[in-house]
Amino acid sequence: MKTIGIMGGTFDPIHVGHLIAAQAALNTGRLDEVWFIPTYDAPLKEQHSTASASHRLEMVTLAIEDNPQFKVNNIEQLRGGTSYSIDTVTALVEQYPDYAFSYIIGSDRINDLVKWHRIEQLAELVTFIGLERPSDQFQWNVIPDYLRVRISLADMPLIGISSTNIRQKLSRSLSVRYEVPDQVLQYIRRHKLYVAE
Ligand SMILES: Nc1ncnc2c1ncn2[C@@H]1O[C@H](COP(=O)(O)OP(=O)(O)OP(=O)(O)O)[C@@H](O)[C@H]1O
Ligand SMILES: O=C(O)c1ccc[n+]([C@@H]2O[C@H](COP(=O)([O-])O)[C@@H](O)[C@H]2O)c1
Repeated sequence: MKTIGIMGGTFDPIHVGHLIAAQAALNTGRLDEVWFIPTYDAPLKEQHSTASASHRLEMVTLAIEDNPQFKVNNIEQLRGGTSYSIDTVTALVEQYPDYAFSYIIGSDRINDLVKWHRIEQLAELVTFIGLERPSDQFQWNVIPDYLRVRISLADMPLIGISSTNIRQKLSRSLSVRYEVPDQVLQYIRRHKLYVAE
């Protein structure tokens, strides 16, 4: 039985915070692999992504290609529509009946987990590995018991990097070197992503 950590995200663009979070989840010793699953259209995000689904998928692929424990899975982009995690997990459980799945998730998303589509059903199918972000302390008071018992925390250094901040810097022609992997930065430049109109 393999245990897979699902790292779902918009990845607009992928940055080192995502990679450090995925490695921290692996370092718990409870996962064999992390599967990065870029959304087609993320629920609960106020805005649609800036870069297209195919650019975001390509950037994730480039970012993880040198790590044999990191894989990319494009199930949500193939499905299209709103990327509800319950649909993704249900399909993965059906496709890989011998695997166990955990969902890797930052504290901003942990705090709104209760609003996720069919969350009670999702929490029966996966456990959650939570990572703290400096912008969002865990709000345990808003997390109901049935979810709290399904969440374990992984240790990672607090990384105050977000895709939003990276997009803002790029639109102001500031450097995001070291915040995104070099190969992703080259891809962003080659395709003129996130530049001001
Ligand atoms: N710096 C970080 N530390 C820990 N977890 C993170 C970090 N950045 C993102 N995550 C987590 O990775 C997952 C995917 O995040 P996402 O692709 O939305 O990135 P983001 O930086 O939050 O993007 P945006 O700024 O556009 O909202 C979420 O569970 C999120 O909480
Ligand atoms: O299923 C839901 O209702 C749901 C609500 C919010 C977020 N998610 C998933 O959580 C992951 C991170 O979301 P985001 O918006 O931070 O990129 C991504 O895979 C989303 O599809 C899922």
